[in-house]
Amino acid sequence: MKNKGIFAAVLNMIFPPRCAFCGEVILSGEKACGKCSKEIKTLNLTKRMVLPNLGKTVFCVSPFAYEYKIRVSLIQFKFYGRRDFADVYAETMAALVQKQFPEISFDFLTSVPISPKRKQGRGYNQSELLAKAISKCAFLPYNECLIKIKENREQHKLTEKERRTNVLGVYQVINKEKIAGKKILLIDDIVTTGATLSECAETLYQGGAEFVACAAVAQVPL
Ligand SMILES: O=P(O)(O)OC[C@H]1O[C@@H](O)[C@H](O)[C@@H]1O
Repeated sequence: MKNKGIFAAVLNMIFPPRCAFCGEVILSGEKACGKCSKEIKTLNLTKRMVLPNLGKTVFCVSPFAYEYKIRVSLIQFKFYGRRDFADVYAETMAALVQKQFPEISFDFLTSVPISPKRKQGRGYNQSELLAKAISKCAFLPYNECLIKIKENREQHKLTEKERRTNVLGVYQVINKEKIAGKKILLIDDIVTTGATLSECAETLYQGGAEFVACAAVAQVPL
């Protein structure tokens, strides 16, 4: 136990905790530096999506716009191994979900899946990390419900029109019994056109979910 504490202190000296938004050294336990905490305002962005086949409306809430420091931070989180940033975003997201969906008692959270090949390359699914971090803050269970059954192109490299067709039919429910009649909170890192979340939400509804709402760290202003 004592050794564990010493090890943590040494590690802290070699790799001091840094602000997730600007890289400044911060105190252990802090999530962002004073400057970024003041500068980065929590927004209340809502994206309304209409599911192409079912015609149902699904909402996605996000505390940030995908710009400036948030964009830099999310790139680090998604492509450069900063798995720890999930905890930085989670609290704010959990609070926003509670504020925006106060009447919904979600049964569990799930996340947008990535393909096994992409997960192997990156080492993790950033949306799964986020959902698991939010699950701890919101005291809600996490369930893996969807898998990706096709290796499609990366959404962020496509035009708005291409994004819509790129995701069609790429997701599948793992176990319909698990989601039947459930109220599910679906998590992703970024929402741009909403094509990814719409396709996942529609797959969940078609698999028997009763209600689906979404949350993403940031929305790309289109
Ligand atoms: O499908 P839209 O909303 O256009 O794009 C957002 C998706 O594109 C990916 O890079 C993000 O990780 C997210 O899954």
